[in-house]
Amino acid sequence: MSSIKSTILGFPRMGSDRQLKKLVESFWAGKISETELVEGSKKLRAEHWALQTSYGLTEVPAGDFSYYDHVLDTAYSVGVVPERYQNLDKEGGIQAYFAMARGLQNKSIGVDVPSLEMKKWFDTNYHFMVPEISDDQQFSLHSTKVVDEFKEAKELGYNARPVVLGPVTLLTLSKAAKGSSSAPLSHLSKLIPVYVKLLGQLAAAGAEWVQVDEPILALDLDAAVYEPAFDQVYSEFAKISGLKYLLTSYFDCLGDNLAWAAALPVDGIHLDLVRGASDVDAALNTIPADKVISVGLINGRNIWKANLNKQLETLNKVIAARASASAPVWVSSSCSLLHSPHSLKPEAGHLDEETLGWLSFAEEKIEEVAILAAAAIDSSSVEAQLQSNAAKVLSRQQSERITRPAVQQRLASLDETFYSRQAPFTERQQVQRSALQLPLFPTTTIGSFPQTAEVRKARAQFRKGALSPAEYQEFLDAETRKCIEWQDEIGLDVLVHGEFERTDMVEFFGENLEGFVFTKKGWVQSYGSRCVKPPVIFGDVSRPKAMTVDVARFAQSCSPNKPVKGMLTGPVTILQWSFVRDDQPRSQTAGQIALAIRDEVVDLEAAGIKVIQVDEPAIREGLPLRKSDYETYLKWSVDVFRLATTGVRNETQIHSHFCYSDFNEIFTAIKGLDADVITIENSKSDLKLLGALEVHGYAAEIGPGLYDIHSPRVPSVEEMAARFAALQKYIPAENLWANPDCGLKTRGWPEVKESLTNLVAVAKDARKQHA
Ligand code: MET
Ligand SMILES: [Zn+2]
Repeated sequence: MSSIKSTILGFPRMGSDRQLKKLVESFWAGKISETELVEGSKKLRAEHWALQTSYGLTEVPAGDFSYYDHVLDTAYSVGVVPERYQNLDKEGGIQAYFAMARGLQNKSIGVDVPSLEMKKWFDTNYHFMVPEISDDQQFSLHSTKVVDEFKEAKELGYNARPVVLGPVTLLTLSKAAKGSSSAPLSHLSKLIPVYVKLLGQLAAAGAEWVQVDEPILALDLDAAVYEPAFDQVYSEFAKISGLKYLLTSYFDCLGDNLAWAAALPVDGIHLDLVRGASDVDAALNTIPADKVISVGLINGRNIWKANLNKQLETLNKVIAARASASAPVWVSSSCSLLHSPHSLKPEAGHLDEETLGWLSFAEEKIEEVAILAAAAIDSSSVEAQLQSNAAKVLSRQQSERITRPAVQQRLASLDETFYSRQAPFTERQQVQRSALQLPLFPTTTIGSFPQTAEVRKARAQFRKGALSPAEYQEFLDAETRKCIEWQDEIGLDVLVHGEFERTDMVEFFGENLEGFVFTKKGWVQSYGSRCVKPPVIFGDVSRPKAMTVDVARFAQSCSPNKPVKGMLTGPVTILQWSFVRDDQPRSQTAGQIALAIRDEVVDLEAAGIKVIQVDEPAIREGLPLRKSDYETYLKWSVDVFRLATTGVRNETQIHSHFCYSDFNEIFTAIKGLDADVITIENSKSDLKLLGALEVHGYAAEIGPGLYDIHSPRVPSVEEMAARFAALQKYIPAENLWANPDCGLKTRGWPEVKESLTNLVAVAKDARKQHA
């Protein structure tokens, strides 16, 4: 039994106080040198290894650090550097790496290259850079980052386990470069020798175990393609003498892939037993006795304290089943702790004691892994810790702050009338037309207007107490009025208040609802140096009072002749961008949020608001990894949207907005939302949306974005007109709206003014042509 080992798959890179963010951003701004960046990062890695061993983990990962993104690191290491970045560096610099990450515009050296595309990492809110593979792709060992970090750990006295992203996952997540058509995976045979070279260097440097992450094993895979691909890779790897491989997968079960994955020539297999708990029996039956089983029992993706006694039962079950196995059992996190905030320590004094007791961030999760491992060897050695854990878990189960019977009963009592509008869309469209009197091709925006330095400054002053609530309100009112008057002046048809009172579309609602808490430093990496601080939904959600009615009423009063949209965030997006409670199904939490939003929608209508937008940008991101789970998810996510939006009269127009993704896969669900108007991100992927419209059709009103708001570039009338003309081939004129892709809060006023003026011109020209 003494052979039980304890480890985690990876640690958050940012540092306890987001030091990495500060380092890289200072480096980009030219404020620190590359040496300072390198040294600062080295210090962080040392701190993180020390932290892990201080709690007694027997093994630590190395190479889990990244300046920007681990997929980019791996692509860069094996020479997947598209030509446009290739001449940016002399020997080994990091200019090309950062150019791939975030683009590079430097007039003095005549360089202007955009970044690689960014995509969500499985169903997390972490984004990776998508590698581009060309038809004539060559691979070469371009950086030895992981070897260097392994050696660095060794010098500090750690026999670390290097982590690499596996070649099959790397190619599966890649895309064909522009102008190339071969499937990235078809280049696998050329890629393997480069990995072999890298692994050879790790072996030479003294590495014993290498962790090869192949999270695509949690997806539906075509075994006819993937089994031979994996077999080819790992048979080659097995030939390198001196190295052992831990093959990891996470975020869902291995399911059907387990049968062949278990037989691969690797030395250990990691299982995510939090999300893939269903694998356990099959895994115990199929994983050969000479392979290590690494059991991921501590959730790397949520912030709740683990129920250690329960996890210990699973662990003991695995250990018992492996009693005669020659290979040991390892205890680990379910996935990398990359998706957890760093440590709970800064929350002491910020969160109340009770809530603190329910939570566990990366540092505390390390301790949980260590306690489990110790308990498996001799539970009396950690009796006090297990008892304290059980008490906290019980306190959460029994807290009166969590369960609100009235909320639960209300949700349970709803009948089907709560899920549909009074009349079908075509009838509603008629009454809305006479109520709203909008021109053909109505113009609108998605909601937010520039969050200028002035707006941020006023908010900071208000938070510090330097501005009184009344003064701050006066400031917001003035901004809103200016914004509305300007929209009216340039000829937009459906106006918005500008969202100046919100830093974030989820935080604003979380702060106004019961059942949420906010951490002080609960940052998690979203992409590159960007971190988000998701709210924590700990209990039943309810709305103590109206949240947006005053703002909406004021905004409408600034525009006597044109409708101003009420602006809300939808239940799925609020859920998706928060840390969600794990003691009831996500669908139920979403239902509670939906009821709160529903009450708000009804109150907005009663206050005279005729158009109400409920944004659901994250609906695609919540889609499960396995197709067999799609239907259930899509059913409840559509239901909760309908619950939130169907409490109004036929003449009230419900809008929704979608961005951040390719929506084709869920287009049928989007139709099922039964919104009157949807605005949808489109300008970066014209053809995709048009393809979906062609296949599925869309009968309600729709505004595909006419320009990308992520860049300060001003779109010309001509280019938007061309796009608008193309859209008219697929969408009946009377259903088509003109709008940007998304909200404008990250933009500056000068480009917003020009862009929207052009957009209005496009709609006006189109009306003339249509007449
Ligand atoms: C990420 S979607 C953003 C929608 C929101 N109403 C805004 O305009 O900012
Ligand atoms: Zn958006």
